[in-house]
Amino acid sequence: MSDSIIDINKVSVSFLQKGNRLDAVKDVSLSINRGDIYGIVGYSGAGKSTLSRTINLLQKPTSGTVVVDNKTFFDSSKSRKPIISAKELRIERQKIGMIFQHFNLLNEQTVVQNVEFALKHSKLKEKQVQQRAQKLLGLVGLSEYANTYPAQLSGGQQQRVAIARALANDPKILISDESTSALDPQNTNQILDLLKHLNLQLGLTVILITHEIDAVKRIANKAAVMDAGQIIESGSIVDVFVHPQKQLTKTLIGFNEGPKKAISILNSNGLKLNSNEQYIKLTYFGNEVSEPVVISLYKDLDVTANIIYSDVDILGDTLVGTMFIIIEGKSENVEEAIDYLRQRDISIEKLDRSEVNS
Ligand SMILES: Nc1ncnc2c1ncn2[C@@H]1O[C@H](COP(=O)(O)OP(=O)(O)OP(=O)(O)O)[C@@H](O)[C@H]1O
Repeated sequence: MSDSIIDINKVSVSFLQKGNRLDAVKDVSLSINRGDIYGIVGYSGAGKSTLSRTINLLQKPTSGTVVVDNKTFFDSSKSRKPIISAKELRIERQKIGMIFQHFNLLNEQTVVQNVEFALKHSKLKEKQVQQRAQKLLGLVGLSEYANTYPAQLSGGQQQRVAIARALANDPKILISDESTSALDPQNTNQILDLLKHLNLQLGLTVILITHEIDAVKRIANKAAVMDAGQIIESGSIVDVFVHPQKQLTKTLIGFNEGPKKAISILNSNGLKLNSNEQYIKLTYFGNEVSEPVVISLYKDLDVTANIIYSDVDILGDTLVGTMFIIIEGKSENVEEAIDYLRQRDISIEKLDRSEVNS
């Protein structure tokens, strides 16, 4: 059995819009491992929702293959229809829960009835359905709201009901399509933390479709960036957020905000760089605080180091620090200082003097 739970290979989806062909998803290949929280990010219209809907064949691909939990759902080289029967697909779809920006709750039904509704076609007896619904409400922290109505709950609480309902049939995968986009920051974080908790507690694989970068940073371990129907970049969140390759990714994650702040601090202080000064960006990981390392540059290496701007980001469980500094000294000492930093697993990027002096 492979480690991956979702294998999408060369999937394309085309629509006809007013007589014109629109390629919403273009030749996308994506592999998601069991237990991943996989963020799929991109601007509106990039194709994120369409791609996610191919996973349970709510959207049939125009071409490509879709394999979920080692079962081939779709393979355009064999048929233009799903490979598995309609009955099998219905069963397999229960392994894939979905939540959306809109909670889609039944407003005339109580919270617990909303969850029970998802178990209507299960083989459980009435008593078991009630017990399961109560258990699910406990899992999402809503036990005491079982007999209230959706309208009496906050947006965050309503999304919890939707999550409990999505988990009713014990899915292995949960697709969250912009599930926090309508929520305030506090409720957003609570829902994200709940998804992370469910991921850890149940081993649930979560696909987090969002345009909210902070959501991905908070809980995902991997991310893919979509643009115009294609995945332009993917990898661990550290890869994508610390070493973005594509300009769109850099814009999306605000990668150039740090350098811009550093330059504006330098400019507002009227600082120019001399030839004996090197402007560098340090990136360090983990809880190691890089300030003592910078201090040792003074003590041991006969250079001075001025910290212009520093920032700390948390990517999942990884702390990532960035620091913009100017090292001043004889050129051989500056180079020695840079080597010294590199040996300490600090990533170093020499920045162009002209950026400051322009
Ligand atoms: N059923 C459909 N028929 C025709 N065009 C569609 C259909 N579904 C999506 N599209 C088009 O496909 C493109 C991608 O849409 P999609 O919803 O997948 O993007 P998205 O990245 O999820 O953006 P958003 O967050 O705005 O939904 C858009 O241009 C959209 O108009």
